[in-house]
Amino acid sequence: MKIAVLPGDGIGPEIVAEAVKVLNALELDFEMESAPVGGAAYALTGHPLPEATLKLAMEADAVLFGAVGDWKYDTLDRPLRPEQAILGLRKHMGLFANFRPAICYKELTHASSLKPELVAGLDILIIRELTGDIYFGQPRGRRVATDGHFPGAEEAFDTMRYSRPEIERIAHVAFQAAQKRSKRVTSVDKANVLETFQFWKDVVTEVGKQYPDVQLDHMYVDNAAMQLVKEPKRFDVVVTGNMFGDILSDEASMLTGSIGMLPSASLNAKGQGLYEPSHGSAPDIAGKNVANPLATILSAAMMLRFSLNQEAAAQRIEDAVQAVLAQGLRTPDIWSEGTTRVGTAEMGDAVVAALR
Ligand SMILES: NC(=O)c1ccc[n+]([C@@H]2O[C@H](COP(=O)([O-])OP(=O)(O)OC[C@H]3O[C@@H](n4cnc5c(N)ncnc54)[C@H](O)[C@@H]3O)[C@@H](O)[C@H]2O)c1
Ligand SMILES: CC(C)[C@H](C(=O)O)[C@@H](O)C(=O)O
Ligand SMILES: [Mg+2]
Repeated sequence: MKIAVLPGDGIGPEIVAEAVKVLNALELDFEMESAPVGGAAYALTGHPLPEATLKLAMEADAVLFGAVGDWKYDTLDRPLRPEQAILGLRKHMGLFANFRPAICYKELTHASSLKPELVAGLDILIIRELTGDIYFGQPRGRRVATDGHFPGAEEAFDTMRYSRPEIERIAHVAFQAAQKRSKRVTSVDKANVLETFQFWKDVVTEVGKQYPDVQLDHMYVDNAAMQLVKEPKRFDVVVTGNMFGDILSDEASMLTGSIGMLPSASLNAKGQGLYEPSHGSAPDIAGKNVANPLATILSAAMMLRFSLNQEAAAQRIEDAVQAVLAQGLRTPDIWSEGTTRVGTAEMGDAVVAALR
């Protein structure tokens, strides 16, 4: 079994180092090979997703990814920006199904910005479509407007689009995930305004008829954003498009205590997967040994479960994370009165020490 390890930028190398530490401590039989990606790869090779990195990722059994992006690259032409690396990997590998579980560990009930009783026991699964929508729709660009409110003015445009098969396959993923949970799916859309999302709603409804054991409801994205902070435990599986899923998953992360707690798995139709924290490269805290590595460590656990057929090892990691939280260890993002503040590396060491 081969794992491609792509640390990336900002806190990426720090948090991935801790996940690799934990994986090595499991003493399982897999090989890990690293490659540059994002701004780090641009600095080395002139491209954020070099051919060799893409090849390594495509040929590996799984990809462990840190994060990409750095403010200093924000003025580059778009194809050269670090973020193109993760978008390119998702597109080339066909990673259409993104799982972002928002689970509030009982020890972190007080770390959330919401009242403890609202988040205690929270376990939501956000399923975000990852290779379509306005992120990838063509055409896009800049031009001089020929119509609209200001003909003759400079304008920019993107294209929101979804095809029937794209919606069908992510809907099946969501219904099947719900069958293994509380059997409820909330499909989030903007059908009241957007044609793309009326179509989304229609197709999800049709697919839902094949899953009579799963209760389906629909919610507009603005209401969903509100309900997530009003009554988050009403949700079980949330399925939505690429852009709404990006936004709602960051919102949901705060229900768990911190964005540093939210792992993710991105899967394709062949069962290949890329595993990364849901957060970004956090340039504001990079290199300071303060980033929370738990989202990345929990992503490694998802990798063991979904791509490497190592359920027991995945469970060992999740139990170890629970144990370090129970010991009161906290990186600054989840620290609260009465707990012990630790750094990135110390948190990784503690997870290794807690492995049973
Ligand atoms: N998949 C990815 O690689 C990915 C995802 C999101 C953003 N980005 C990129 O990351 C860069 C920064 O973006 P941003 O600031 O909007 O989002 P971000 O997620 O990097 O950071 C947002 C805030 O959360 C904090 N944070 C994030 N991860 C943390 C962790 N593990 N522990 C503690 N605190 C953490 C940061 O310090 C920051 O205050 C941008 O270049 C963006 O494009 C990349
Ligand atoms: C970096 C960016 C392209 C990415 C996205 O928007 O998908 C990030 O925000 C994420 O959530 O993984
Ligand atoms: Mg995001």
